[in-house]
Order: sequence, then C-alpha cells, then structure tokens
Amino acid sequence: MDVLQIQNISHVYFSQKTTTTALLDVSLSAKKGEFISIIGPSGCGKTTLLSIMAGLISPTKGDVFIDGEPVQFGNRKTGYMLQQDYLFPWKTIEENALLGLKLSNKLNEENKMKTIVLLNKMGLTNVEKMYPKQLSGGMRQRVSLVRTLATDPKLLLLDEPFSALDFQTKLKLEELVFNTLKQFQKTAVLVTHDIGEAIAMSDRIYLLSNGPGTIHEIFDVPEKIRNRSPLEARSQPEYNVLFQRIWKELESLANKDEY
Ligand SMILES: Nc1ncnc2c1ncn2[C@@H]1O[C@H](COP(=O)(O)OP(=O)(O)OP(=O)(O)O)[C@@H](O)[C@H]1O
Repeated sequence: MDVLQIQNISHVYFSQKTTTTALLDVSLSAKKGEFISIIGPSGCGKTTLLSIMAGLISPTKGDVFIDGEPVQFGNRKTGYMLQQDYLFPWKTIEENALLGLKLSNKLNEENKMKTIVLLNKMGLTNVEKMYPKQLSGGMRQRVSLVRTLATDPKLLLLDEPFSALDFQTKLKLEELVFNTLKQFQKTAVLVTHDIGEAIAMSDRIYLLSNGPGTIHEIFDVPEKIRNRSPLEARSQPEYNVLFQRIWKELESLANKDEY
C-alpha cells in the first residue's frame, strides 16, 4: 500500500499584487519503507510540496493521502527533519528528544525508555543531561532525528537535513539515517540540492522543472545501488552513470534558461 499518495497537486500563492504558481499538476507516491527524493532548481516548489505533505498548507488543487487518509492541518502522521536542528537551547538533550512525544500526549515510561535506547543507538550516550550547545552539529542533528522518530510518524519529511554539515559528518549521518530508516521500515521524502546524496539514499528520484514546478523526469535508482548503504553505493559504477544522466538533465534545463 502507498503510504504517500499525491494526486495532481497544484498550488498558487496569492498576494495583494501578485499570484505565483508554485506547483502544477504534480503526482507522486511512495510505498511503505520507500525512500524518495525531490530535486530541482531553486524556486521550483520543493518546500511548498513538503509543506503540503506536512499539512502546513493546503494545495489549491489536488489531493494528498498519507496512510490512506487525506492530510489535515496539524496531523501527527508526518515527522520533519530540517537543515537546522531547532533544538531548544534551554532544554536538555533528553527533554528535547522527548518533546514530540510530550506535545502529542504520548509521553509514558515505555516511550521514554525507547527514546533513550534510540539516543544510545545513535551513538549519543551519556548526553541526556547535557544542553545542545555542548554537542557538535552532527550530534545535534542526530538528536533531532531521534526526536522525529520517537513519535513513530508514518512519513518522514527530510528538508536538506545534511546541508549545513561538513562533508565527513554528512556522509556518516547519511549512513546512520539510511540504516535507521531501513531498520524501522520508515517511508521518507528527502528534498536536496545534492544529486549524489539523492542517488545514494533513494529508491526513486523526482526531478522538478523550474517554476511552476512540474514533474520533469522520474529516475528509478538501480537495484545495485539501492541494495547498498549510501557510502558503498557511491563507489558503484551505476552511481556515476545515473549521476551523469541527472546532471545532464539539469544542464538541459539550464540551457533552456529554466534553471
Ligand atoms: N509564502 C509565499 N508567498 C508567495 N510566494 C511564495 C511563498 N512561498 C514560496 N513562494 C514562491 O513559490 C515558488 C516556490 O517556492 P519554494 O520555496 O517552494 O521553492 P524551493 O524549490 O523550495 O526553493 P529553494 O530550492 O530555493 O529552497 C517560488 O517562486 C517562491 O517565490
């Protein structure tokens, strides 16, 4: 069954003087456990699309279903992981990690224990009583991932979560996120500007055209890459072939003055 179904979404922003069509007739889907990526030029509507999936804005046209139900404002079916970790500096790591559970009234001893175990699994041992400023950027993003996973969302929305990190930390975190999501059979949507990251982590990549964003092309990631961890995937010959294909497609958009 599709955990995520987006059917013919269009979205127009209206202001007093202008109207901007951000998305035009976009359809996509993801089955349970699938990892999909959305790439495309700046301003093509990626954030708008994620905000619609999260139920933060309603599309002007079209339907979104998560787990078979229409997305509603304030729904708790999605978890967001962003470029910035948005941990509260005055709260301890444990309090930050448990915040999602607390807000959704799911905080009990069992869930608390599960969250602490998850923190430890992420290599975050003995940090529970520390504050965010005492942790590195990569560690804070790991706390942010734990907070997101703790509420057991049906769908994870990852909005460039690695882009502020140094390259080595980014590769390590990609590996950790990939393995964790596979372990829990989580469905995820990643928005990124990094073609390599999209290939290394995804089952399928949606390339959006320049605004108004439409689906320009869908790339299925070959099995040889999908069956490997992101780091191993990057050393496969198929990885370079797909990288070149996507790169050329982006270039062709640029030459059409679309990118
Ligand atoms: N609140 C808003 N009001 C009016 N126009 C908006 C609003 N938010 C976004 N837009 C416009 O909608 C289009 C898509 O924006 P969006 O932020 O979704 O693109 P994006 O692909 O995420 O961009 P980037 O890669 O630069 O983050 C752009 O033309 C943008 O200017």
